[in-house]
Amino acid sequence: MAVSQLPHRSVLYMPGSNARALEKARQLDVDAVILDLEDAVAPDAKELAREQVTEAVKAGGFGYRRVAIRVNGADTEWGAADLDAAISAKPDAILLPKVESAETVQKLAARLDDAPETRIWAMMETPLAMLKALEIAKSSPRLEAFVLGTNDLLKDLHAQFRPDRLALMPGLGLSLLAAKAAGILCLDGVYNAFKDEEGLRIECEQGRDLGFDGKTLIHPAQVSVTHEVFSPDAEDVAEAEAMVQAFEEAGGGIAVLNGRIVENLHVEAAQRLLKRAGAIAAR
Ligand SMILES: CC(C)(COP(=O)(O)OP(=O)(O)OC[C@H]1O[C@@H](n2cnc3c(N)ncnc32)[C@H](O)[C@@H]1OP(=O)(O)O)[C@@H](O)C(=O)NCCC(=O)NCCSC(=O)C[C@H](O)C(=O)O
Ligand SMILES: [Mg+2]
Repeated sequence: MAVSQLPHRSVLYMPGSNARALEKARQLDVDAVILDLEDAVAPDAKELAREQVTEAVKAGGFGYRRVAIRVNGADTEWGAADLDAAISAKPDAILLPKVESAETVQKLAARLDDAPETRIWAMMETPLAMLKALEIAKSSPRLEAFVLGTNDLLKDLHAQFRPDRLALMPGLGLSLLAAKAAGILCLDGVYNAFKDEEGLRIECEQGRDLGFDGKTLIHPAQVSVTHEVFSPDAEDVAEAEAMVQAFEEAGGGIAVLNGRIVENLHVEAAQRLLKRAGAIAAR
């Protein structure tokens, strides 16, 4: 099953218990939404959230936005009913929390025969998950994305948040390497201080430069900065076009553009950027 070519720059969590937020999901300028049944929902609201989310996904109307449902873990009292409800709703993706083995993904994949379009996303948020990242990334053709859970990872590492995300780097790196090796998407974790635009920008830029495909968000106010950072700008597009052209004019050998060599690998990256810019424009 091919990974979606649609942009995944902004992926906004919404508490499934918040009817107002679910309604807004159909209007906000986001690439994807995660309708959450797990950590954003209090225990006494779990059933309400499950009902509201299932109903919302079945009703549709999300337009170009991709829709994922995050279920509670199989080891919780809500996990089994969440999964039944999510499978019946047929969202674009079901997001499994705290995945630590290929088997967890494969078990869900085996239940998706009646939902051929539904993909699996895996939360990568524990030390063990990081150490098993490649096994998980290659677990199933249904797996489309890793979603980093940096809050849980920091908690399990007994580490402190720092703006440079030092403690998270080994885990981010392992997840990215595995995702790229398996050809799946890799979405960065959330930035908790949702009123701190500058801090968010710095973290988005770091994530983009590391190779993430986009960022998960917790508040609509985080969307525009994220789009700015994760969208190629006009200068990037012009440079990529010039590289492709210089390479073609050089007859497929090594070209030189603005004092720098351009080889086929640079052209491949330039073509990927142009494709991404095209997908964003088409959205
Ligand atoms: C953080 C919030 C609790 C703040 O909510 P609130 O105080 O209501 O914010 P505002 O008053 O500024 O809201 C303005 C309007 O925007 C809507 N809104 C707010 N947040 C969302 C949202 N996430 N999606 C859609 N719409 C949203 C409000 O309804 C207002 O609308 P209007 O009435 O029209 O003015 C809140 O933002 C929130 O709950 N955010 C989500 C938190 C969450 O999902 N957490 C769990 C995911 S993070 C995680 O678990 C990652 C991972 O597992 C890990 O381990 O790291
Ligand atoms: Mg988490």
